[in-house]
Amino acid sequence: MDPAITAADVLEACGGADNVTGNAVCMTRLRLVLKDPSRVDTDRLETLHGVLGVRRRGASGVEVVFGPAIVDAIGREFSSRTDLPLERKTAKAITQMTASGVRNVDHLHSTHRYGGADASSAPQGDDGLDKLRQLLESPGALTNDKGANRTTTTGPTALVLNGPNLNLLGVREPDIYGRETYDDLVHLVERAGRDLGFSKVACFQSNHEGVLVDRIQQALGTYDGIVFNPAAYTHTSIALLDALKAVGVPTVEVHISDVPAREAFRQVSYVRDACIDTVIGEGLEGYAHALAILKQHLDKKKGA
Ligand SMILES: O=C1C[C@@](O)(C(=O)O)C[C@@H](O)[C@@H]1O
Repeated sequence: MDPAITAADVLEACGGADNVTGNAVCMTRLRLVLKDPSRVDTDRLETLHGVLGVRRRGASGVEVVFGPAIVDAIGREFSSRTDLPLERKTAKAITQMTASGVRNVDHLHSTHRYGGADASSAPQGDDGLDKLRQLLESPGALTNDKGANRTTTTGPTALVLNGPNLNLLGVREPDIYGRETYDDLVHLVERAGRDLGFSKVACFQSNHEGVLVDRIQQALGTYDGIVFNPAAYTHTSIALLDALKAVGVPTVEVHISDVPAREAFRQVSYVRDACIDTVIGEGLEGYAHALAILKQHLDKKKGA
């Protein structure tokens, strides 16, 4: 993908340079502020090569998700085409924006709010109940093994492991975890894995602690690294900590919500001790960030 061509296409779909008043990048997204948001062609944006997703933010913001491997190059290209400085938003700044409510406004495609101790949440109305029913009735819903997705022939392999209730993403407390589903997460992970140069990324979800222990054990000799959201077991499971320590497969812990801003009982992570890093409060894109950290670690290890 040529960042110059993609940036030009994005700019055109956003109504041209005179419609853009702010240009920033975070770990995975181009964050734009627009004079007239009605001039943004969201359908076109979503089909552009390299674009993983599009979100409206507030009255005048649009975020275009690219993944960590290319977002910076796109931001620089965008900056030179709009004559606007490129701001770089850190994960901390985004967490602060989230905490101060900047995210909690008008979203066109999906309501996508993460974290916050005060977030009230429940599946909304009939639509939420229908989605919940569909998720529970879908085959493999309770042990959602999406199998291995071969991306390229070289490069390391990763297992993306998800714990209890994450199969219900999309209907589960959407004010905290957003409206994207577990399938959306699998697609995001597959794309990020491909962009980052993994040869294989497999997703697996289970509601059962012992099944997760088994998967961690099976990862030894099968996968080069693990991205792990142990969900509620984060705060309780010595068995998962022991399994990670036993196999010694490099693992990045990830949490969708801003766990430090939530209840006291969520402030402990047993698994953290066995992880090389932790990504918190970045929504589903946090998994792409975690894969990027893992890839960097594995590349360094290979070069060492
Ligand atoms: O199930 C989850 C999800 C979570 O791990 C997250 O991704 O934000 C946070 C946990 O406290 C919670 O039990």
